[in-house]
Amino acid sequence: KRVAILISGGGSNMLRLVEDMIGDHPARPVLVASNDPHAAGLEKAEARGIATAAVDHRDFPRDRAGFEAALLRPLLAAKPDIICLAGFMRILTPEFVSRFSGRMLNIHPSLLPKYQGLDTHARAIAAGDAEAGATVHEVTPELDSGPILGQVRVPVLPGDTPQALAARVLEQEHRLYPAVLRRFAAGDRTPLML
Ligand SMILES: N[C@@H]1O[C@H](COP(=O)(O)O)[C@@H](O)[C@H]1O
Repeated sequence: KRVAILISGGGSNMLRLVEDMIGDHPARPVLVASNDPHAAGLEKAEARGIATAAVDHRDFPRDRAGFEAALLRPLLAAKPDIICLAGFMRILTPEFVSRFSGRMLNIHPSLLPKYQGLDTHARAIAAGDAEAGATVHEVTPELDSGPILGQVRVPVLPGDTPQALAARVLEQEHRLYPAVLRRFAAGDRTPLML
């Protein structure tokens, strides 16, 4: 299977996916693309010999369709079977999402359906939750709402700051996303609970 990965920033999840797609893994990375030409993750992908592309969303002010049409060019040229959103911070239109229906995944730093959207760790702490975590789900037109493919839980510790909790969750994201992608690429969509 051919996998394209969309990122916006450092790309630590992207790296874990790429590093896992070796040997008997049923998939291979064919493209890493970003909405920010300065995303540090692009250089990391290039250093591993993976094709990259950047389409700056700032070149398309108030023009989502224009941005997505530009992003589709390198994406379709790479002929991906699966698309992984990994720290990709642009909301995609229903038209774009439905084009890749059933084969686009996202990782979200909360135990969905709790805390869709942003600031998930601060919200979990403010609510006094004992647990937090991350979710890999299929992407559907409704934000952070598609079928869950995997989840991992971490404790919320006394005195936790959102940054400390985010770091603890990110470490587990790096285990969860590769494990889920390996199953998904092999045709297994049963949820994985780590
Ligand atoms: N969507 C969220 O953005 C962060 C990105 O991290 P990275 O993969 O770019 O390091 C991760 O916590 C991910 O869940």
